[in-house]
Amino acid sequence: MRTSIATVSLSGSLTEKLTAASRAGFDGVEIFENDLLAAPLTPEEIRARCADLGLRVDLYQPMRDIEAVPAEEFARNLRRARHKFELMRRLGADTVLVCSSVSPLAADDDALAAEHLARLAGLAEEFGIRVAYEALAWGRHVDTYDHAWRIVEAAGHPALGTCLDSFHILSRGSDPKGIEDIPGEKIFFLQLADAPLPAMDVLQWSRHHRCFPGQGGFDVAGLVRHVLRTGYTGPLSLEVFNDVFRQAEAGPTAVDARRSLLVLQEAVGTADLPAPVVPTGIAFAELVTHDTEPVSALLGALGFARTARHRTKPVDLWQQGEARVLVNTGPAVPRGATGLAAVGLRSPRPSAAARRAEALLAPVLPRRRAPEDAPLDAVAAPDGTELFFCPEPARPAPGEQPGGPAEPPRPDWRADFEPVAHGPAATAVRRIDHLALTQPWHHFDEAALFHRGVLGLHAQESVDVADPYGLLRSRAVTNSDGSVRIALAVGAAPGDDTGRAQHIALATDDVIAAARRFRAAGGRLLPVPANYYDDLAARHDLTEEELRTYRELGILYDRDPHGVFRHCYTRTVGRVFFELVQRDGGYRGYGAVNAPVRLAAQHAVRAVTGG
Ligand SMILES: O=C(O)c1ccc(O)c(O)c1
Ligand SMILES: [Mg+2]
Repeated sequence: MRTSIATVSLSGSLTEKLTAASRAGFDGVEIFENDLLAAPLTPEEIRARCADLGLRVDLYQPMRDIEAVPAEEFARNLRRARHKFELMRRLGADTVLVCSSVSPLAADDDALAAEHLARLAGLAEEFGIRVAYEALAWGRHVDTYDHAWRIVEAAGHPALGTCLDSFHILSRGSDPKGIEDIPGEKIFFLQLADAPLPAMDVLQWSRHHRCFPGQGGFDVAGLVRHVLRTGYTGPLSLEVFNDVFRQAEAGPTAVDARRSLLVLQEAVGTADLPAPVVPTGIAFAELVTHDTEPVSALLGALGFARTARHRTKPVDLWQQGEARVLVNTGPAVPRGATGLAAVGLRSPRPSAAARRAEALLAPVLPRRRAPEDAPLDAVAAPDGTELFFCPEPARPAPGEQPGGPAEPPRPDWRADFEPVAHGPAATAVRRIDHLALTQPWHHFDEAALFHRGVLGLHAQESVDVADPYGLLRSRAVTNSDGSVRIALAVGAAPGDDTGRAQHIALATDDVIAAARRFRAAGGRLLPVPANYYDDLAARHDLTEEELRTYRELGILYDRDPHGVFRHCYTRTVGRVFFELVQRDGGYRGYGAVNAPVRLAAQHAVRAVTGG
């Protein structure tokens, strides 16, 4: 199906918006009147620009407060419409959107509305233009799609049809099944947007919080299935009013938008993408740093041993149990900028995983970072983190891996590393429990959609966590057995520093022993205020002994219906810190209740040490 995007969904000048839509592979655009009014280009120049970019002008919009108004007002509206139709002819647009009236002058009179819309359509027809009537969720008298359709049907004019907008339909809680009663050729346009639940005032909700399908809580794919059953052949067009997208760079937003539509089209069966290959574990996490000493000291105190060095590059492999951390001192990172740059994901079919990522517009990275390296498929996540698909011997994971051809065996990435003499690693840490990756503030929804759509991970509900100087949002994406857990986080605003920290959480069977071991080896744990433990004593039935131990080590505690979670934190180096976590009895969360205390403690340490 053809795809389209409303210029209101992207930031920048009209030219920037058109360029971004074209580069991301859209077939057409809805041009918003304000974008045209503000553009220095003539309508003919805009038309030519669209043609050069391979974009059709699918819709011009909006016209407002047209129907069911007093006669003299309607006469003025027709004069205004004639102007717009002339403009549309110059622009090469053949469909205009008319929103249901919000004017206090409008009468609650369907017959009058139908008569006015038929007369408008009659005028439009002279210009070869079609009128698509859309019910705004806050329309004065017409606020549901079925009401708008009844009026269009009553008007009975061939140049008049309806425009369906998933936001207005789903925000009102209307049943989209009724869409199937509309003949497909009378659906002149389809606008798609998702939005977070729960509802707020519907106008504010629509104008500021729409998002691309798959990023909110609506069943947009379900709605599209109903529309497709009508025989609708027009484009799937994204119309997303969103404060963040208005500020973010248009290029990446347009790519995010296209990816959202591709995932939606796959769900409704109109796009054929390579099936997801869900990762089965975390092979490694890679830090880049120039502060080798503090990083080595931290890893050493945590019980990791430096077991191997890359044959040709300044990259060390540190290992303990199944937890592997690469420390890369190669790239030109500024001092103090220690960060998590790459993640190795174990994949039963790495090439297929990379093909899906590529089909979903993820930048594919060169397979070899150097000629002598083992070839590894890798793509970049929206935040720039490099994701490597590391081959693993195929093992059946029922229900998770859609069957696909086995791929020829590949050398293990570890073959690039030469063992070095080392003492024994500790046995406290078993594996990486989760990674917390902070996203640039305007890419949070995109990141969740990326991990879900590209990697086939499940996205959990997002949680808001209070920080002393802002708010942190966090959303976990996981595979079904929890062997891959990534917590995506974002600060509330651009430049929010707490939102920039990243961490590696290490799974242990005994967090108390692991914390003691770390301290005995010279490591410093994040101190937690006494008030926290007074509160913990009040909330949970813990022994004095337990509480004393937690207090001494800075161990935080949580419980869910499945089990118990105990965790503590190291100090931060650059942007990165480590967490030691013990999950008992199938606890599923990440200790979000404790995050405000942890964030405050990190602020306090930073205020004292400056780092
Ligand atoms: O918020 C609005 O006014 C508005 C305008 C045009 C649309 O297509 C729409 O869905 C909303
Ligand atoms: Mg709309």
